[in-house]
Amino acid sequence: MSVLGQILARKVTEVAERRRALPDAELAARAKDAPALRGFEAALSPPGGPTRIIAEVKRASPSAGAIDATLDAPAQARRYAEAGAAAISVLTDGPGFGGSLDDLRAVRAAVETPLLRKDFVVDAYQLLEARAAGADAALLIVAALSEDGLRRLLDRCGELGLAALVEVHDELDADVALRSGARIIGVNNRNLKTMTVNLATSERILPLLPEGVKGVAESGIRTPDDARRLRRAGAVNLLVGEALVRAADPGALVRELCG
Ligand SMILES: O=C(O)c1ccccc1NCC(=O)[C@H](O)[C@H](O)COP(=O)(O)O
Repeated sequence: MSVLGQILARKVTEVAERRRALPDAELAARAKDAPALRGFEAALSPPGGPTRIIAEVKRASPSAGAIDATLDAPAQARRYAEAGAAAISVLTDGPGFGGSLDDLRAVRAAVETPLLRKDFVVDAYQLLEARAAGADAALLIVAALSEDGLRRLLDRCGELGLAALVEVHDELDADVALRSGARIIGVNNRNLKTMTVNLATSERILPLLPEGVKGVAESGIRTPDDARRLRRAGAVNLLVGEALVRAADPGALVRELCG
């Protein structure tokens, strides 16, 4: 089974366990009491706008293994926010990425910046969790969902006020995302079958997005040269994880990536 297939199978089990411990109605009551939403979509650059960074809190990954197992999520988020990151992505998957919903809650309390819950959403329950923990947006991965499933989750995001970053890996995914009404599309440069990254994926797909849709280049962006290369292909929003966590001065790298 592919890495993504294994993660998705685990997610189904994990969600069932959490639902037993906290049923939907109780979680929904918590989500209703969640603090005010911050504008994730508005924080991103429109086509042709200035470069904006979605900076990620990432302790580990299937491709890299441990990046920084002891990373202090709120302290890292503060570094990003102070450097002017437009939004912060918090990985909440435990086994693969060393993250948790507690990280999301801690980051929410530490910064005013809009937050993305970065996880593998297979069930609307995870959207309620995201809202209750203080996220302003959730990641939806086309390759992880049926087209109907994607539409249902997009609708649920709308009901909860969450923005949806819809992740695509190729032109077919992008068609599905657009047909489903995605307003923010992330092009992931990481091939989830081989785990290799290729910035040419963003260069190829971002220019195909229509004007009203905000595009994001995701993964494998390490240096200001990478940012400049993507910029030439029209990428204005860059989601960056590992390079920022490994950077001696993450704030300086956020600023340099903005050019
Ligand atoms: O990062 C991985 O190894 C990975 C493996 C399988 C599924 C998803 C994975 N990453 C999630 C992400 O989308 C990245 O964390 C994000 O785009 C930042 O990427 P990077 O800047 O290369 O850390």
